[in-house]
Amino acid sequence: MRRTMLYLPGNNPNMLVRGHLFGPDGLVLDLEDAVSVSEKDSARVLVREMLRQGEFGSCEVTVRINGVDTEYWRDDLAAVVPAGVSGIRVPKVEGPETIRILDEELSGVESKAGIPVGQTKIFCLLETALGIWNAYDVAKASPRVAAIIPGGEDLTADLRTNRSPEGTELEWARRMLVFAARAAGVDALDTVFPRITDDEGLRREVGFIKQLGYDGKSVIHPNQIPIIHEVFTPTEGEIEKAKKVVAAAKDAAERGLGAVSVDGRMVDAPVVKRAQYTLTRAGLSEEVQGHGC
Ligand SMILES: CC(=O)SCCNC(=O)CCNC(=O)[C@H](O)C(C)(C)COP(=O)(O)OP(=O)(O)OC[C@H]1O[C@@H](n2cnc3c(N)ncnc32)[C@H](O)[C@@H]1OP(=O)(O)O
Ligand SMILES: O=C([O-])CC(=O)C(=O)O
Ligand SMILES: [Mg+2]
Repeated sequence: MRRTMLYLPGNNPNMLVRGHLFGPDGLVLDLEDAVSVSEKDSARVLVREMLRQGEFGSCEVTVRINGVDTEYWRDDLAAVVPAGVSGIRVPKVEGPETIRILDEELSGVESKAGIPVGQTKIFCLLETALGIWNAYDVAKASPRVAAIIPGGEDLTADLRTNRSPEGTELEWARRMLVFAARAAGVDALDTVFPRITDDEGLRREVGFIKQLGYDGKSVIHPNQIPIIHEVFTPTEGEIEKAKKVVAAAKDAAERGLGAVSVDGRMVDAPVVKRAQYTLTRAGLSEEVQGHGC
């Protein structure tokens, strides 16, 4: 699951060491915008050493490198990939060509380090109007692409607006991105929520992006993690309903029926698919398999 991916500034040893203790699903050790130009080199060394020696629990560990239009990105890759990462988060991706360049560079670094070529995943941040426009092509540019992510802070700057509490300015980009992700078969992960003390605002935003179909969200502060997990975790009622649907579908299949009714609602293949997804989200994938679906 990728419900929460917590950013850890690459120049902050305290946060790098403690980040996983807050229980996010993933970590993003950041070498880009959380690190000033004067600290790019020292942060890269610190992040490399953390990857070599640090403890990250069960988190999926990724590193946000500097953009491919900077002088840093090749050094970033050369330092962090051999040290051990699940994936690379790439900022400000605007088209498939960037992913192809990155793919090639990654293959070189992996093969030199004795890592299976193709193992390192790519998480693409789309943070300009052009990047959002090209979302599907970016997501399809390499089998390494695991997710596409809107970068709301940079995107609103590019759109010449700002982030409102309602998120009106990001609505189209968020919808576009989730369609592109689903069409390409990759995850859709949402941008950060910048107001770190506004718990109700965060809860509203997470409810909205979950309803759009997102798999999770980028996180900047540990306090945001339990709220996001809570919204993404199915309630007892939802789980019971999903179990009933899956059981009814199994029974219907055995009796050679397509659609049946459960508690006054038609149940057919798409309803079963959604119920299975709810059970997977609840960590009950065995129930899904157990019912032979
Ligand atoms: C637009 C973008 O690109 S976003 C991605 C790049 N930005 C980042 O990575 C920023 C990540 N977040 C942060 O640096 C911080 O949360 C800030 C600067 C926003 C706020 O930091 P603070 O004012 O220190 O917050 P606060 O005082 O509430 O922190 C409480 C504790 O949580 C820790 N903490 C806060 N954020 C994080 C984090 N992202 N990861 C791990 N620990 C954190 C603090 O170190 C502090 O620990 P302490 O009690 O041992 O001192
Ligand atoms: O949402 C993110 O991942 C952070 C970011 O870079 C942005 O918003 O510009
Ligand atoms: Mg950004």
